[in-house]
Amino acid sequence: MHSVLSGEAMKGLVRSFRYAFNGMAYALATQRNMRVHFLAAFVVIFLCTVISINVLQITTVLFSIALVITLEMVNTAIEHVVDMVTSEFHPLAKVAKDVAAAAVLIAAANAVAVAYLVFYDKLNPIHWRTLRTLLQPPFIGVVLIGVLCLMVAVSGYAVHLRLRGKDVHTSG
Ligand SMILES: Nc1ncnc2c1ncn2[C@@H]1O[C@H](COP(=O)(O)OP(=O)(O)OP(=O)(O)O)[C@@H](O)[C@H]1O
Repeated sequence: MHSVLSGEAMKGLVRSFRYAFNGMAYALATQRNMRVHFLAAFVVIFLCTVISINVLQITTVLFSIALVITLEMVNTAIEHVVDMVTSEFHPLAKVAKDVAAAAVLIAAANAVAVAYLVFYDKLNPIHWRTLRTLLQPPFIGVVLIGVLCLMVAVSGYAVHLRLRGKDVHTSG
């Protein structure tokens, strides 16, 4: 227990969060599809804060968004590893990239289906959420606004990476 809370362990933890944050911003700065997913996710999470849907529906939406974004990151990582191993045409390189892209496509199709099923009867007419439901337990407002703030922070750092332009291999 003591070693878990030691200064060195804390520094290591902070360092690994920083690397993960860099990875998110890098994927956003370099991958057009990632920017599309991020923008769509931002709009949908914002909708969850203003439209009256229940906690289970919000959980499903957040899970679907996380699945798309994490798979897009894994896809980016696989593309980079393949490109590092070979710049030649190789059938296995094609399989690796195509299968990774297919994983993202399935997650994105699932997210569209989830968004449709959750929102289809809430938009016409719009079922607005009351401020009270955002602020009472389980504090939906805090969770959603926290996620939106994280997304803004990652986007800000991605813009910084693009402006700096160093070590950024854009694609898509
Ligand atoms: N080294 C390779 N050998 C064989 N096929 C490849 C190779 N590199 C890419 N491909 C094929 O070209 C497709 C596009 O690859 P590329 O690396 O350009 O991805 P991308 O268009 O940047 O992907 P994304 O849309 O995710 O950014 C792959 O899905 C694969 O079918």
